[in-house]
Amino acid sequence: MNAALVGVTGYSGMVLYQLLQQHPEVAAIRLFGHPDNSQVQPLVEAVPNFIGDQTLIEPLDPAVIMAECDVIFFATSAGVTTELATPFIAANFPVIDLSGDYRLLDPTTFTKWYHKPAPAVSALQQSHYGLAEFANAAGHSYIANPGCYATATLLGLAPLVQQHLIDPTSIIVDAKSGTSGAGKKLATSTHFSQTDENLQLYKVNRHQHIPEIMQQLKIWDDNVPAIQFTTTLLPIVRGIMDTIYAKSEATAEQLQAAFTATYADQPFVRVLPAGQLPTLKEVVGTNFCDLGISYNPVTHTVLVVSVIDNLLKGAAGQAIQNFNQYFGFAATAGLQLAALMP
Ligand SMILES: NC(=O)C1=CN([C@@H]2O[C@H](COP(=O)(O)OP(=O)(O)OC[C@H]3O[C@@H](n4cnc5c(N)ncnc54)[C@H](OP(=O)(O)O)[C@@H]3O)[C@@H](O)[C@H]2O)C=CC1
Ligand SMILES: CC(=O)N[C@@H](CCC(=O)OP(=O)(O)O)C(=O)O
Repeated sequence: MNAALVGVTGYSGMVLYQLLQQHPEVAAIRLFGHPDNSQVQPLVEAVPNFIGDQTLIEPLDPAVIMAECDVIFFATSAGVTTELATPFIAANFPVIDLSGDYRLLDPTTFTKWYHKPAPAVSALQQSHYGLAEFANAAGHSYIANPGCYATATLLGLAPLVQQHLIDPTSIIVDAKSGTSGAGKKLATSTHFSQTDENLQLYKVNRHQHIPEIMQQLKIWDDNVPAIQFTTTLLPIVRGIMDTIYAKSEATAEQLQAAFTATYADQPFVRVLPAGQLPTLKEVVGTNFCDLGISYNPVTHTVLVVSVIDNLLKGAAGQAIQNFNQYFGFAATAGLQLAALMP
């Protein structure tokens, strides 16, 4: 199996490259950069952390990739796959796209939330929303990997919404992320001086993951009208913690049982025992999503805490889950990772 990767110089691309290097089914990895840059560049020049790695970054050339590789991963900025993926889609060549370009099936919704033209409808119709625990990528050659916040939120809400255990009008998601979620480009809001010892809310009521989450929730229960979704930047590098609230008349035991049953056969979702809530350090460095559930009978409110590593379960790790599903490899192949300790 030969894999092509575009975007190794970005945060999720460099993590994906590390995962592909230790994947048991991957024989060779070819790295590709911008199509308009005709220069071949040594990887270590672009990303000095890869000390001793002799691999070159080549100019993107779809014909070369389709002739010499078996799959292409795009870990590229928003808008890039809309421009560059067309020849692969036309040829049904397997694409795993980490960006948001092909996640929203309705082009009008895409333009409203991303403020740019959507990919062609014919191409969108070929895309598969790869929330790995609830959709199997086998047979789908264009896989749109979910967003990081969307992954943490949907995994935290799935049992409640699918089993109608909450008031569908009452969902509130307080989502928080480390700075690597914003990618490598420096901005005033992600500058060390601004993030260190600080908390910043951003994109309030206009975050691009709101329509992506709603698209999936509506499939599970069309009675969910909207969600209140708020994002906060944390002064850490990796990790997402979602604190999710909803009104419920179920008992604590029913709620815990719903989560345990939903994820019983899922190797990457760990439902903590009743009374325990997860922390970021147990998932950072891994592909796990850890979920903790608590019920307040006084306010009739269920609290779900969902934690992931945004660059793994929220990006590169889930991309490998989709890769494994597409090619029929073991679900955990290439993903046996240990959390960073202490
Ligand atoms: N960071 C995260 O936690 C998550 C990110 N995502 C999504 O994954 C994608 C990558 O994110 P992230 O790694 O954070 O982003 P970065 O900004 O860190 O990296 C973007 C990468 O895309 C490359 N790139 C940009 N334009 C082109 C182009 N025209 N042709 C080829 N390569 C190009 C960049 O190359 P160069 O540096 O040479 O310009 C760089 O390697 C984004 O779409 C993001 O929304 C999804 C889930 C989580
Ligand atoms: C901290 C931070 O800025 N996080 C990013 C997460 C983006 C992401 O997951 O990517 P997509 O654009 O592919 O959905 C944000 O909130 O926009």
